[in-house]
Amino acid sequence: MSTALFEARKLTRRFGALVAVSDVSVALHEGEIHAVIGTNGAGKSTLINLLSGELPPSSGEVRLGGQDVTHWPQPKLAHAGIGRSYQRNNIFLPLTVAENCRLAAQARVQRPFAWWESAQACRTSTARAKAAIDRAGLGAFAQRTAASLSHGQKRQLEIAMCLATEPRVLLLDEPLAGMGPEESHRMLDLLRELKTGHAILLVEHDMDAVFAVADRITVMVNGAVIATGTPDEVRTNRDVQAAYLGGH
Ligand SMILES: Nc1ncnc2c1ncn2[C@@H]1O[C@H](COP(=O)(O)OP(=O)(O)OP(=O)(O)O)[C@@H](O)[C@H]1O
Repeated sequence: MSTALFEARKLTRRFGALVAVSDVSVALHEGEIHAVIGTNGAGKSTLINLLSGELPPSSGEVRLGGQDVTHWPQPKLAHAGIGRSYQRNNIFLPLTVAENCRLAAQARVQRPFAWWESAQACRTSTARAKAAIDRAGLGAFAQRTAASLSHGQKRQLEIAMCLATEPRVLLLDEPLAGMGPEESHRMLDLLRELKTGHAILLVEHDMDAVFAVADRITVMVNGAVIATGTPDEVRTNRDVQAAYLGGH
């Protein structure tokens, strides 16, 4: 297998006496969707927060392209190509799809909201925003306000905003949450399409979706990894069946 693009090595995060993430190692490869599953409170969101630089680990290492980036702050990691989406909506409802994506792109090329800084930077942001909108399948909605989008389209917009920063790694926190079957289907197609050129970490509760789309799956229980493997390996793993899947 190729060298990992982005890696957690023995990451641990404590909140007081609670060990939310315990000695977790995960390797993400370009062209792959690596899902992280686990029951509520297993530590999945904390793991994403550690990987995106929003939380410092108590111990362990994060590596990007072989470089130790463990203590880099979130903006520096974003600039280096780590993109993430959130469980909560992170979009500006009164702005259009294009404006939301341009703001996200500007966060990468210049200071956000500094519209006056440079015409060239503005053109670059606009081009990146347009490419991201098209890739996320929202081309027909670019001039619509975010408020007028359906729930599923808002989740697509969050992905587009992430893509507008031109990341190499996508950390996606429950992109299917609240979606109906048709919207989920469209999102899964989008995720499959986004594998090209990206390494994707997917935290998702919808097991059918995870097993349909993931190349590798890591299973967490109480902060620790109990199994990692292909969907077939994980499905037939006795520890996973006992602890989590209930014979899925
Ligand atoms: N900022 C914090 N301070 C204290 N405890 C926290 C904090 N963030 C998370 N925790 C605790 O860490 C544990 C892991 O939480 P986390 O949100 O990472 O789990 P999760 O697997 O993402 O859960 P869910 O599937 O419900 O989103 C939980 O017991 C949670 O209460």
